[in-house]
Amino acid sequence: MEEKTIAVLTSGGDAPGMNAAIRAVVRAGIFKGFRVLGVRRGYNGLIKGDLVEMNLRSVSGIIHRGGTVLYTARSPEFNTEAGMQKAIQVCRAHNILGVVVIGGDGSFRGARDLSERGYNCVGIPGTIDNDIACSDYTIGFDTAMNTAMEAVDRLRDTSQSHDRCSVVEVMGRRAGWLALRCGIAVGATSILVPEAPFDLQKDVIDRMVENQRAGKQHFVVVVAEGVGNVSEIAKEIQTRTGIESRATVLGHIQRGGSPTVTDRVVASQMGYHAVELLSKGIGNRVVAMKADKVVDYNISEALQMKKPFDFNLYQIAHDISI
Ligand SMILES: Nc1ncnc2c1ncn2[C@@H]1O[C@H](COP(=O)(O)OP(=O)(O)OP(=O)(O)O)[C@@H](O)[C@H]1O
Ligand SMILES: O=P(O)(O)OC[C@H]1O[C@](O)(CO)[C@@H](O)[C@@H]1O
Ligand SMILES: [Mg+2]
Repeated sequence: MEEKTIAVLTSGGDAPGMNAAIRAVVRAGIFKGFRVLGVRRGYNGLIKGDLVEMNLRSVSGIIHRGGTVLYTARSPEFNTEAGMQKAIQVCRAHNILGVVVIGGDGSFRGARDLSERGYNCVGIPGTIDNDIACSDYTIGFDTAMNTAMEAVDRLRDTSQSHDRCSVVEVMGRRAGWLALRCGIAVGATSILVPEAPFDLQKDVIDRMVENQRAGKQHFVVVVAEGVGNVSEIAKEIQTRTGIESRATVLGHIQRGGSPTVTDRVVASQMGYHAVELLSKGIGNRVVAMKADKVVDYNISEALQMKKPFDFNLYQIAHDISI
C-alpha cells in the first residue's frame, strides 16, 4: 500500500514562528500516520521538485528560531498555468495528497488554485503584517511588534538626549497594524498608517508644536512603510517646526529574531489544526484565529473578507499621546 503523503512549505515574506508551524505540521503529520515532505523555497520548490523527507528529528531545535528552515520565495512562475501544471506533476509523482502552505494572502491564492485542481491545500497565516482578513492574528506579528518597539525605545534614548524628533518607518506596505500597536507601545506623538488619511500639518506638526509648548522636547513619529518616504517627512517636520528631525527605516530587522511565546503557541495550534483537516480529507481551507479559537474558512471566502482597521485603537492612540 502506498504511504499517505503530505507536504509543507513556507511562501512570501518569512515571519518569526514559521519554524514552530513547520515543526507542528511535521510532528502532527507523523503522529497521524502521514509521510511528511518539506518543500524548499515555497512554490518554486514545488515546481522544481525540491523536496526533503521530514522526520521527527528534522524539526528538533527549531521552535525558537526565526526565519524558516524550509526557506521561502515569491514564485512568479507558479502564478502561470504552466508553472502550476509542473507543480501538479511533482505532487502526483510523489503521491502528495495535501499541502500545508504557510504564508500570506498571495500564498493562499496559490493554495486555492492548487486545491481547485484536486490537491487539498490548507493555508496557515504567517506574516508580520497581520493583514489576513479572516484571522484575528497572523504568525510573526507579536514578535515583529516587540522587535520594532525595542528598536524605537533605543531611538528614543538618543532623540531624547538631543531634543530631536525621530521619524521611524516600520514595515507594512499596505497594512498599518504593526505601526499602530508599535506606535502606542512607544508613546509616539503621531502614527501614520495607509488605512487612515492624514494631514501632516494638523496631525503631526500642530501636535508637536502644541506638545512643545507644554514642555515636551523630543518626539517620536511612527510611519508605516506604505505611507511614504520617511526622510522627506522628517525634512518637512524640521522645516515647519524647527525641531531637528531624523529618519530611520527599521526594515528587515523586524522580520528576524526568536519568536515570542504567542507566535510559538499560535503556530503550534495552527499547524496541528491544518494536519487534522488534511487527515479528514478536507482541503481548500485557511486556518484562522477567531476570539482565541482556532477555526478554518474556505480559501476563496477568506480571500474576499475585509479586515476593518482598528480605528478605535487609532483614536485612543491619538487622544493619549498629547
Ligand atoms: N493569484 C495567484 N495565483 C497563484 N499563485 C499566487 C497568486 N498570488 C500569489 N501567488 C503565489 O504566492 C507567492 C507569495 O505571494 P506574495 O508575494 O503575495 O506573498 P504573501 O504570501 O502575500 O506574503 P507577504 O505579503 O506576507 O510577504 C507568489 O510569489 C506566488 O507564487
Ligand atoms: O522582503 P520584501 O520582499 O522586500 O517584502 C517586504 C514586505 O514584506 C512584508 O515584510 C510582509 O512579509 C511587508 O511588511 C513588507 O512590505
Ligand atoms: Mg501579502
